[in-house]
Order: sequence, then C-alpha cells, then structure tokens
Amino acid sequence: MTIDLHSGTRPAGVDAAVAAARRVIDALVRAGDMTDADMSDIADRLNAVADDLDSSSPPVDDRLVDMWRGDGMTRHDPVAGRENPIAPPLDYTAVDSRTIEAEATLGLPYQGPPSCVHGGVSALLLDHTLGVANGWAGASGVTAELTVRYHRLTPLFEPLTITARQISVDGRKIRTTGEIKAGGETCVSAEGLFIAKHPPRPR
Ligand SMILES: CC(C)(COP(=O)(O)OP(=O)(O)OC[C@H]1O[C@@H](n2cnc3c(N)ncnc32)[C@H](O)[C@@H]1OP(=O)(O)O)[C@@H](O)C(=O)NCCC(=O)NCCS
Ligand SMILES: CCCCCCCCCCCC(=O)O
Repeated sequence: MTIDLHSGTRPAGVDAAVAAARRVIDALVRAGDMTDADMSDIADRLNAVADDLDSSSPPVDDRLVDMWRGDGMTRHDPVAGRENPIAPPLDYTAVDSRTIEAEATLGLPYQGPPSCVHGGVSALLLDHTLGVANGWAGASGVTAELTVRYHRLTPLFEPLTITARQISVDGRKIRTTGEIKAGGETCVSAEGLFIAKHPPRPR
C-alpha cells in the first residue's frame, strides 16, 4: 500500500517546476565543465528564473505557515518532499503497520566515493525514513540519537531499497531501525532513538 504523504501530486504546478529543477541539478552535476553548452548563458537564464520566483514569492513567515498547513504530512522535506528539488524524492509504501519502504536510484548529485552514495546522504535518507516509519506506526518524535553503520559502499545508478521499522515505544522514547539495501545486500543500517516532542506548527 502506498502511503500518501503528500496529499496527492500537483503536476501542473509546483511539482512540475520542482521536478524540472531536480533535472537541472542533475544535468549541471553531470555536465561540469565538460560541456559545449554556453555556461554563462545558462547561468543568466537560471538567474532569470530565480529572479522571477524571488519577486513573486510570499514573505518567508507566510510560506512557513503554508508549508505546515493542516495536521498531516508536509511536502517540503529534503528526502520525500515533492516541493523540494534536493529530495530524490522517496515514495513510501507500507510493508506492515510499523514498517515502511521506498525504492530509489540516486545519481551524481548524491555522490561521495567514486560512483557511490555520500555517507551523509545515506544518513539523511535513513533519519527521515525512520521518522516517517514512526509517524506511520502512530508514535513519533524528534531524533535524539542516530547510529549509522556503513557495511559496504552504496552504489549510485542502481535501485536501492530503503526500509524502516518502529521497534518499541517506552514512554517518550521511541526506537526505530532501518537499512539501505542494493541487490539484496545491506549497505547501510541505522538505529535511532526518538523522543516524543512536537514543536508547534507555524500558524
Ligand atoms: C532530544 C530532546 C527532545 C530531549 O529533550 P527533552 O524533551 O528535554 O527530553 P529529556 O531531556 O527530558 O529526555 C527524555 C528522556 O529521553 C532521554 N534522552 C534524551 N536525549 C537522549 C539521548 N541523546 N540519548 C539517550 N537518551 C536520551 C532522557 O535521558 C530521558 O530519559 P528518562 O525519561 O528515562 O529520564 C532534545 O534534546 C532536543 O530537542 N534535541 C534536538 C532534536 C533534534 O534537533 N533532532 C533533529 C531533528 S528531528
Ligand atoms: C505518516 C506520517 C509521517 C510523518 C513523518 C515525519 C518525518 C519527520 C522526520 C524528521 C527527521 C529529522 O528532522 O531529523
């Protein structure tokens, strides 16, 4: 079962623009300075797009209220957020009432060692996925501790499975584990301690 974390998609609006920005990020990292494209012209055009957006954007406080509207999941986070071009983005599926998973293939913007995923990116994906598993299981909080173990290099350009499962809830302490697998092999595993704490949403 797919977990609808994003209140549907908005392909004609911000989702389409953000997907295009994601393509631009990937294309820029792939091109580097090994391209025949006129990079100063590309910089001018990208800056023109940013100028358009800057001149028509709301005050940040208003945008914060909008980002956190309602009581459900948000759309802006850097892992699954459809409104965030730095998010791969992950799409979560429920495995059971305490376990979720996502599949993703990461490209050059997420590189650490040659052709491999940056360790900090793996930690980011796991931290967020553990948090979403907590939300799915019904007891969530903020990360107090995250222990990440890197078992083998995590490849770029290959399908990865990212899984998380809530293990226990003891008062305010929530324990959750997760892993990133490639080709059925565990590349990264994580254990998280979360503390039930819910900062107020901007209103
Ligand atoms: C984690 C945090 C909520 C704990 O602060 P708090 O709400 O005041 O909670 P307390 O200090 O009363 O701790 C609650 C319990 O969790 C335990 N705990 C808190 N942080 C812990 C940690 N890092 N490791 C182990 N136990 C921890 C405490 O020992 C306490 O246990 P007890 O009830 O058995 O005595 C707080 O330090 C915080 O907000 N940290 C920042 C979180 C963050 O930014 N995460 C990343 C983004 S989600
Ligand atoms: C199904 C409800 C999902 C709720 C997901 C909240 C996830 C927040 C994770 C935040 C992790 C962090 O900020 O370090």
